[in-house]
Amino acid sequence: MSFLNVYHDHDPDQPLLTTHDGERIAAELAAHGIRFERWATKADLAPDADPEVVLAAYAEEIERLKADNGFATADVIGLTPEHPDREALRAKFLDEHRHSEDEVRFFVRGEGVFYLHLDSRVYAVGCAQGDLMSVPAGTPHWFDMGPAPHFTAIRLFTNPEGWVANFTGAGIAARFPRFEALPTGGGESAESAPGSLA
Ligand SMILES: CSCCC(=O)/C(O)=C/O
Ligand SMILES: [Fe+2]
Ligand code: NI
Repeated sequence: MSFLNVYHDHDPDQPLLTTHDGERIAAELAAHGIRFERWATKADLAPDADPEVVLAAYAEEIERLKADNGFATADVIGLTPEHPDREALRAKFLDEHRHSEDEVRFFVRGEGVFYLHLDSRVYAVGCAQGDLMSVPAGTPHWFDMGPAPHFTAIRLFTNPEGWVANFTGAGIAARFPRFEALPTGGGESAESAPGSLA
């Protein structure tokens, strides 16, 4: 299930906001120039479909994203809980980093959490099947797929080299709740959606 937890970046214990409301998530993120949308997924796609099959199934959507946003390439990242390299792959995205290009990810199946460090706040965005999310170039962020990853995501790149990260060296990611302590991973999910955070 999609969710948003917003924290002060010095207080990882007490979220300022927790919501599962897709429109509220989209609105909070849009205020920072971040795109969050829920798209229809293809029911006839097998969970273990090859990357070429996934790209073919979403060819129309990918072409539209390329045409509208200038992306050059798309690839597919998919992990199952049995993946032999799951720990190394989880670790690859777990430290705060930036990209010099806009990042757009579409979750074909499964779940993962993006953490965006925006000014003095951390936005933990739980993405689920059908969610499309952007991370604008230069935004400090990290991603947690959890200890037993299960997701397939389409990634779009303007850089034909694909995924290039510039790590910030900050230890902030280690202080925030991991995937397994958040709603996607079975953690607490009480709704608290008071007024604007601004
Ligand atoms: C959900 S796609 C895998 C993570 C990724 O590509 C990225 O850039 C994380 O920061
Ligand atoms: Fe990233
Ligand atoms: Ni700070």
